[in-house]
Amino acid sequence: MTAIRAEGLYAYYGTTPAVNGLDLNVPEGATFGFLGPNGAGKTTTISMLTTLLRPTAGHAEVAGFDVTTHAAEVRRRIGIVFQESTLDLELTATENLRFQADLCGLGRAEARAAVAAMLDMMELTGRDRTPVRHFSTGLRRRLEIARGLLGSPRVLFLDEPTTGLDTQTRAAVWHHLDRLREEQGITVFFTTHQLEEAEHCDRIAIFDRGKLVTEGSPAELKSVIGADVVDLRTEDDRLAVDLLSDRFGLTAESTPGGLRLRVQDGASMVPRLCTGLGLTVRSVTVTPPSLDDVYLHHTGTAIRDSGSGARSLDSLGEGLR
Ligand SMILES: Nc1ncnc2c1ncn2[C@@H]1O[C@H](COP(=O)(O)OP(=O)(O)OP(=O)(O)O)[C@@H](O)[C@H]1O
Repeated sequence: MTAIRAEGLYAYYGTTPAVNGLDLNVPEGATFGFLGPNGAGKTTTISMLTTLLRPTAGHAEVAGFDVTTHAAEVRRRIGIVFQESTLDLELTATENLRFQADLCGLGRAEARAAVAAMLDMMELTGRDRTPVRHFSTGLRRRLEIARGLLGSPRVLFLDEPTTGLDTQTRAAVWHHLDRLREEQGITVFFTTHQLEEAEHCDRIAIFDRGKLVTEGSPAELKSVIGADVVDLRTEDDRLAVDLLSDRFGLTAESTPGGLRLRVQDGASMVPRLCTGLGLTVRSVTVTPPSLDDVYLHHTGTAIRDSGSGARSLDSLGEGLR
């Protein structure tokens, strides 16, 4: 069954489309990464799918219900972890969760059991009576995820769940999210601009400037690129560019460390290059395609370069594109 389905979804802020005709299918039980630079429209998409923002046009269903005409049914079946913390810092972890349990309409006994289960699952039991203001950023994130799970959602939405976390804490959050999927089979839909996180996904969509650029499993997306990256340094890289073109029909680009080219089968091509170029090869490495390459292939920019830069372009307006 499909957990999330969108057809021709649009969101306009004024005359500018933040989401520009999105079609999406997320299978039930999948961990789905919605990947894109700052300002791509990821938060806007989550806002529509979680019924917080009415689509300007198009249609979306979550857990089998239309987000516009059956918003209450959708809300009963989803959990949300927002990008910015929405915890009450003066309340304890338990009190924050109890408050959410009330909002979910759980009865007293049910709420107590659900809160205890969530604290246990996110390994927060020993800190349940601590005011949240004493929590580290990582603990707060875990508590937010616990809160998102309180109503036993079928679909959990997380907007950049690990932004601002150090590597160790990020790994801990992912450990819990991976466990969630395995133990409860819920659908996890999260946005990120970190490619490393996409490796946790069953499926990834790359989203840029309001449009879906590509979608598939990490392996499928890499196989579409289908080429190994060869980094090469020779005694004369300028001459090597011409020789690669003349003798092998290959286009090489200059990099700070030498030359980079893409070939179908790096392992068999490299020995031919080394003997056929007629130049001394100082170093050569072959790297299979990465999600960075996938992103670069589809958007023309490296995702690491497109973070704050994309935001500043966006702030200049669509007319400049
Ligand atoms: N309330 C708003 N009013 C006007 N424009 C907005 C509003 N919210 C977002 N935008 C614009 O819509 C575009 C998409 O923003 P959105 O926050 O959805 O992107 P994002 O991919 O989630 O970015 P980030 O990674 O920075 O959170 C951006 O150009 C942003 O400036």
